[in-house]
Amino acid sequence: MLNVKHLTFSYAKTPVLKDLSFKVQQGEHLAVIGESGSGKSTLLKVLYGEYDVNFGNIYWKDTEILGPKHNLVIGYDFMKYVAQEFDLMPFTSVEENIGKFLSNFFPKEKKERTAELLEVVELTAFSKTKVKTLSGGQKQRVALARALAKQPEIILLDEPFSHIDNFKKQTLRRNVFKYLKSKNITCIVATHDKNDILGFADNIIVLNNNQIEAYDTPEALYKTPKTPLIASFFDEFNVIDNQIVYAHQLKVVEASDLKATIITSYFKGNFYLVEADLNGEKVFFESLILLQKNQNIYLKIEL
Ligand SMILES: Nc1ncnc2c1ncn2[C@@H]1O[C@H](COP(=O)(O)OP(=O)(O)OP(=O)(O)O)[C@@H](O)[C@H]1O
Repeated sequence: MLNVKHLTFSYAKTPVLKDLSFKVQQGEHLAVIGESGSGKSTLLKVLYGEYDVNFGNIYWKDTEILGPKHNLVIGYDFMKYVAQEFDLMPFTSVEENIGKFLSNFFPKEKKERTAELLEVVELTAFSKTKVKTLSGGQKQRVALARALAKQPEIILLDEPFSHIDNFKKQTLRRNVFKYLKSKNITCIVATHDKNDILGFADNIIVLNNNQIEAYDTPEALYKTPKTPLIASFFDEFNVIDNQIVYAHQLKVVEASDLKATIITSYFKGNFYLVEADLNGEKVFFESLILLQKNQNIYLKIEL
């Protein structure tokens, strides 16, 4: 278990992380979300031991994670960290990069392990390709595979699929998260993408104003978002009568007290996201049919 107690950290005078406490169980998938600059990457780096904390402690089981003041070499064998900027060996092949930390004394095992990981990140066809000739997304996949090579107990992933195109993203995400669960590897993922979370994460930490604004399951946070910040992470939403109402919870009905005028519609695949004027305020709702500009409609909240 990872146990973070009263963690406070600052680069300069003002803290970026203020008094954070949380636990992550073995095999758990924890997502960290928050606006840009809220400290997600910083938290992962501090958990990895890249910086010394100002106050508080971090334990993985019985080992205290300590920063550079205490360790000549940053990091621990049981923990891997995949940063947003990946530090690969450009002039060597994909398979050599993945196998870099695997022992040459066991060539058969090394080969099998590398082949298994190439499959997880769907790069088998590129095993002999030099990393410098790969795209950003392919490099990100090599970095992921390399972090998994020595089977860490805990892995910290910073925006792990940010460079990967939409065609590959869905399957790759499923492969990687399924693999981590099957090996009981704890993972902490900093992300901007709700698709990295829904269906995968066990718990979410929301960082805001240097603190943990919320900690709960994805389902609880999605269904009852306590703040607009949390709702905005998941979907388009409105605040009507001080209540957070997702766009899909606002329905067009024959008659109601909520009379609105259509401003514009955005095609979203299996529905239109409609922007309308409700008593001088903009509201968003979903419609299966295309509604005309300036058309008057009535809306009802259905939570
Ligand atoms: N090396 C550094 N030195 C000084 N300040 C830093 C450093 N790295 C980050 N910061 C500051 O710390 C704060 C948190 O940054 P961090 O990168 O952790 O946020 P983030 O939530 O990961 O953002 P993003 O979603 O944009 O990646 C920001 O105000 C940033 O400017």
